[in-house]
Order: sequence, then C-alpha cells, then structure tokens
Amino acid sequence: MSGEGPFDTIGTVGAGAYGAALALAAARAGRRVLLWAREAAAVDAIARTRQAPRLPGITLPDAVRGTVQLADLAGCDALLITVPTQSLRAVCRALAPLLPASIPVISAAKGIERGTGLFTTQIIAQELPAARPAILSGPSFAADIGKGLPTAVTLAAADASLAQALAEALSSPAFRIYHSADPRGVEIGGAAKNVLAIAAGIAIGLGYGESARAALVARGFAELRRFGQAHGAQGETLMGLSGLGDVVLSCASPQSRNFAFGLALGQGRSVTDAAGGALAEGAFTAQILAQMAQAGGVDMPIADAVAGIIDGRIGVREAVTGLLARPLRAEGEGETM
Ligand SMILES: NC(=O)C1=CN([C@@H]2O[C@H](COP(=O)(O)OP(=O)(O)OC[C@H]3O[C@@H](n4cnc5c(N)ncnc54)[C@H](O)[C@@H]3O)[C@@H](O)[C@H]2O)C=CC1
Ligand SMILES: O=C(CO)COP(=O)(O)O
Repeated sequence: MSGEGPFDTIGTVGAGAYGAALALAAARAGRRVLLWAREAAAVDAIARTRQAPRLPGITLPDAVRGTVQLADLAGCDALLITVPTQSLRAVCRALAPLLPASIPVISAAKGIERGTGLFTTQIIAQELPAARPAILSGPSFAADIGKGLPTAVTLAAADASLAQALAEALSSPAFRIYHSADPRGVEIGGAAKNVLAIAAGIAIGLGYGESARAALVARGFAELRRFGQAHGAQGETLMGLSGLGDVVLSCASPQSRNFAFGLALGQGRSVTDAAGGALAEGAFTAQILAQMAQAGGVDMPIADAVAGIIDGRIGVREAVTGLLARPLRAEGEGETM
C-alpha cells in the first residue's frame, strides 16, 4: 500500500474524444467522475443522451456527471486534463485558485508547448505549483477505450508511489495502466510519435508503400530515442507503451488523426485543409520539436522535414527527396541506448 488516495472522485478537464473516453475508463474502474467541458452544449448532451458529442455511440454511465463550472472540480481527489497541449497552460491558470494543495493533476495531452519548449508536466508544475503533476500516455484510441477494447497505457509521476496509486485507481480489466517514475520519457514518446505519424502518413499518401513506411518508422523511432536520451528519458520508457507502443499504433492506423493528416498532405492536400477540422497535435509540435533538437545538437531529420512541410518551407516531395539523399552511415551510429 502506498498510503496515497483513495481517489474516489476524478475530475476530467475537457470533454473531447479523449476526455470522454478517460471519464468512462475511470467510471469502469469504480470512480465517480466529474467531466468538465467548456461548451455547455456538451454537458447538455451528456445529461440528455448519456453520450459526449466527440465520442458518439458510446454510452456514459451515471457515475459520469458533466459540469461547465470549473469550481466544481475543487472537490475532486485527482484531475485528468485532456485539453490540447497548446491550451493546457490557460486551463491550468484558470484552475490555479480553485484546487486544493497536493492534488494530483494528470496530463493526457501529447505535445510540446510552442514558444516555451515545455512538456505538459512542466506546464502543470509552473501554473499549479502546489499540485503533483503526472502524465498518462500510450497507444489508445478514444474510440477503442469507449468500446471497452483491451488497451494498455503508462502513467508516470516523479513520485513512484503516487504513479502506482493512480494507476491502480484508474485501471480496469480492459484498460490496463502500467506505472512509471519517468514522466519525461513518457511525455516525449507521446509528443514525438505524433510528428512521426504525420511522416508515415505522408509516405503512404505519396504511394511509397509499406517497405518505405517501415523504414521511416524505424528511423523515426531512432530519432525519438536520441531526443529522449538528450532530455534524460529512460531507455526502457522509450521502448515501452508510451514510446514504441504508440509509434506502432499511430504510424500504422488511418484512425490516427496525425497519420490521416500526413496521408492527406501526401495526397496533395494543403497544410490548411489536410486536418479537416480534426486535432492533429503533431502539426503544433513538429516545429518546436525540430527546434529543440537542433538547439541540443540532436539529429532529427524526419521531424525537421515534417516541420519544414508544415511551415511551408519545403514541399512534400522535396522533403522526402532530401531524406533519401542523406549520406549512408552505420546503423545505430551515435545511439547508445
Ligand atoms: N482522441 C484520442 O484517441 C487520443 C487523444 N489524446 C490526446 O488528448 C488530447 C485531446 O485530444 P482529443 O480529446 O482527442 O481532442 P478533441 O478535439 O476531441 O477535444 C479537445 C477538447 O478540448 C477542449 N478545449 C480546447 N481548448 C480548450 C480551452 N482553451 N479550454 C477548455 N477546453 C478546451 C475542446 O473544447 C474539446 O472538447 C490531445 O493532446 C491528444 O493528443 C491522447 C490519446 C488518444
Ligand atoms: O494518441 C493517440 C493514440 O494513442 C491518438 O492519435 P491521434 O491523436 O493521432 O488520433
């Protein structure tokens, strides 16, 4: 026993696809859930139909209650924040005067903040200095969680006993949460895999085939590991669910919005309409990831190519030609993990 908890009531902040899915997962784990949404229409829909608008066809149990009042979250034992990375700071700032000290605040966003280069647990630490930040990440489509399909993710916090207690409180038979004391490793995997998924989508959209995709995924994962190593991530974290696991899922499935965004780019759609209104976190992270890599002397040609395409610095075919023209070298050169 860790002495943490009990985590009877969980607040989920953001009622998009993943917020609704994690609210449902927490309810299946036996928690009461308060689901905060910015949009009153989402809360109304949940009350009337028991369905969240962004997770259609999935019934939320009565243990999940919606609210538009941020202050209602003050009574929760832990929070799960599921708003996009670039909105996380604003949401934490609004929560700051409301939350009790030491409350665990778990980010489920997968990205890096533009302008600061901060990971999501660092944003939480800055804006909610009395809270205890954690991160939940790993291969898990909201729709799969919603349907109760088997899913496994990692929950990490600097305090290992907190990570374990939260993982136990939120796990259920079909939603298995492994725990870790390496939040940086977990959040790097989630952020970088989105950029790699865009690259994989581009390769398929261009018609380059499955062999090219496999090569890109393997070389992309080598980049992710180099970046992780430079930022103090543990090798086993990067090789685990939140790193390799999510790279495999997101680079292989058109269900991934990041992959679908890349696919549309490869098929000739413009950056402005390739996402089709869906959230592709990698489009917001690519540039800052490439900048951080460059500043730290980490070679990340695939992330750099994706950033160049999104910034309009380089065309899709030109970017791929550039990758293919790189000098051949020994596999594993410069990698020690
Ligand atoms: N959908 C999925 O399968 C998964 C999503 N994630 C991550 O979860 C995060 C959210 O993704 P989704 O829920 O899928 O996106 P979504 O687009 O379905 O929903 C995002 C929600 O955030 C809310 N929001 C945005 N800015 C806000 C702000 N400033 N204040 C308050 N609310 C705000 C929106 O109203 C919306 O309800 C992303 O970082 C994503 O990478 C992680 C794993 C799986
Ligand atoms: O992170 C995810 C699966 O683990 C969801 O991927 P997308 O955000 O690309 O849809």
